Amino acid sequence: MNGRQGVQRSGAAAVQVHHQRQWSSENFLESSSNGRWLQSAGLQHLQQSSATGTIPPLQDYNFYGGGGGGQGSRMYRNAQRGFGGGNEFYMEPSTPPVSSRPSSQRKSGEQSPNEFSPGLLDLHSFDTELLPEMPVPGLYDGSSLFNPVRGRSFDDSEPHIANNKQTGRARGLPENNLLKSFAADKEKANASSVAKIKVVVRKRPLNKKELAKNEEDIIETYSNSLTVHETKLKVDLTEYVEKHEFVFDAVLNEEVSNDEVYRETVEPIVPIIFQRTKATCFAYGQTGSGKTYTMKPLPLKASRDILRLMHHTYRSQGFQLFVSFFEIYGGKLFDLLSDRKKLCMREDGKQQVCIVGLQEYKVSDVETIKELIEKGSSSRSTGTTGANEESSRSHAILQLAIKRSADGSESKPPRLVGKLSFIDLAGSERGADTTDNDKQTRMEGAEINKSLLALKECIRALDNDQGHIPFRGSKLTEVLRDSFVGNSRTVMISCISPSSGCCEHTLNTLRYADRVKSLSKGNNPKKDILSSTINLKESTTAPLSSALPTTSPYEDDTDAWPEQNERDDFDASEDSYEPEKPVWMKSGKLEQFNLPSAQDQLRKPPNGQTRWKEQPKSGFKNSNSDDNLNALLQEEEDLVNAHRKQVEDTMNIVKEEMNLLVEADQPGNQLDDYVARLNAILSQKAAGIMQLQTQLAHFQKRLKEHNVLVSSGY
Ligand SMILES: Nc1ncnc2c1ncn2[C@@H]1O[C@H](COP(=O)(O)OP(=O)(O)OP(=O)(O)O)[C@@H](O)[C@H]1O
Repeated sequence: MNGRQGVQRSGAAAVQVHHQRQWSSENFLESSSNGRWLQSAGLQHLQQSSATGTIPPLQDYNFYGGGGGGQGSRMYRNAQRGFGGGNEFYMEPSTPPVSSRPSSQRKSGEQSPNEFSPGLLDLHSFDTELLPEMPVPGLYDGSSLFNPVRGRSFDDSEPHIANNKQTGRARGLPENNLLKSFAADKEKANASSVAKIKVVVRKRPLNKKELAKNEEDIIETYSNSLTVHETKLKVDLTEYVEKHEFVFDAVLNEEVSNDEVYRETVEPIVPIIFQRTKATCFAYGQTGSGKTYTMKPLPLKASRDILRLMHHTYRSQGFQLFVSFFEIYGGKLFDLLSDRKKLCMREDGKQQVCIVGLQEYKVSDVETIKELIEKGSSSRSTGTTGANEESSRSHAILQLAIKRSADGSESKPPRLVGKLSFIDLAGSERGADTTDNDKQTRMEGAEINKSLLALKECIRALDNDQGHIPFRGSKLTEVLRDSFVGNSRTVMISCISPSSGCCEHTLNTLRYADRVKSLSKGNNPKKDILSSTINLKESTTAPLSSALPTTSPYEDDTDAWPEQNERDDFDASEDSYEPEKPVWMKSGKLEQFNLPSAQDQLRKPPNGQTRWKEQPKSGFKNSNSDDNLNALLQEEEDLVNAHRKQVEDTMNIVKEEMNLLVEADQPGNQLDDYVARLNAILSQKAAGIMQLQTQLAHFQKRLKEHNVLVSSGY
């Protein structure tokens, strides 16, 4: 979408919201109890009641159905799980969890529960600080790497898609980047060849439910780009297709296996974990888009490679591998390897985040890791939502930490050398799931929404070179802090559904991914300016029949990863995690592209009510600030929608409860309980609405900085 469209869309949203507020004012039910909570929430204007209390028809905000939800999807998912689709190692007969086996059955290298690393009971015992640099002889043992003792490939049972019309981009990859990486530089892992931020998109195949509904595959993929064909209706109700093009570091189509996903995403960063690097791989996307399917196999594959390096290349050098697994659920942390024990997050004097009480398991074989992952995954919070039968309701974080004592011996306590974190985020649209009717699910949705918004805010702050990065905005961003600052690497896998029914969510995911991608622009300005131009290129339209993808030509992987030009030497003083400026900010290379700012394109409208950008006079124009403004407007629109949903939810609850009250209002019945319950629910909703209003006010302030006025209703 181009800048102008973005602004106009937001404008429409703002107008709609204004209308919604009027409606709310006119229809909210009046009672002494709701008056109190409305006042406490600063929503006195909603107190005016209608005589009837009739709720007008609500707009269907979740029009697209969330993809993959419902009965058909459930059957498909169960069928998939039945033959091991995507959950490879879950299909094997599992040995009892480590902790439940007697010590005699444990393998060497495993610790008994009381031998486990104590976690962070003592803040200072937790080694978030990297071990100062010390020589690690690069004992490259070519023979061991080229004849690796490969464990069973857990991807063996992965279903392959019959349709062979496209060949996945990753198919052209060498057998093992790990080998390549070491072959290229036998002295040490080649950290500088790995991009600081890599954004990969993975498209899943159409599922049975989507096929049954004759939904079309609207995503056309090429080597590192894709086109979304969005069907729209003109005013005369004729259909046309709007194309949205995006370019990323890699685009993996529905034929790409989990093995290939691993080779494209995580494998290149494994060796640099031994070079005092913290790396994070996270999956982002709507419910049912394949995040868990994609993320589940990665830690095991990575630990297999890490152990191989430890046992061969870095043999006898005292490296140890630790595994921890926890989830962020409802803003709280739970240890998935320790009976969901509640954990606390603390910041030490150096602003390093410590997770107090997190159990870390020292591991030395793949089987044990597999059991731990299995154990942790089974403890995850999942449940049913309107959009997905088996939805992950939490952000799950699995960490592989490599440690070593200062002198390389096992006598001294080991300290952190590097860390690889895998984050399976909850569905990105959870906050918009209008069919979630129980309180618990709604609260989960609000929390997830908050953390994903906070993540966006952090990414934007980094992007804008802001001094303050709002990591504290959510537990998720506090945990992810490591990913974006210092000597870090980040791989984002954006999972998308190909279905026409998920178009809106897919576009949201791709826009989000595009924002993250812009963080890596400094690596190759030429390429990325081109990319963002393509991404924001004015959408083209064509008749529906001519625009839907047929077969996609396979293109060779000619696009190398962006060149890394940051320093790769580690500064020992850099352990306080002061946000490091992304590389392109330092280089200033982008400055040569003198593009018009958003302000240049704004003008004051005659009525002064709402100001929107004027369309560029000729040709396509693009700028970073234009891009920022659009993102900001998009964000505001998201918030406005979330706010509107909260108000609607509240109205529905009030309506339901009032009906109950009317039914219960019989002689002899005690109504106090009903009133108390209603009050409790309404107070909670009011708090949520207030929070959204605060966020919205913040966005409006920022929008005003861009000289954009928002509609007076908000
Ligand atoms: N690339 C793929 N190939 C085959 N099946 C897939 C693929 N991606 C996802 N699936 C299937 O689609 C279904 C939904 O995937 P998954 O559970 O990973 O979604 P999710 O994004 O994690 O959802 P949620 O956010 O609700 O947890 C599963 O049955 C999974 O097996």
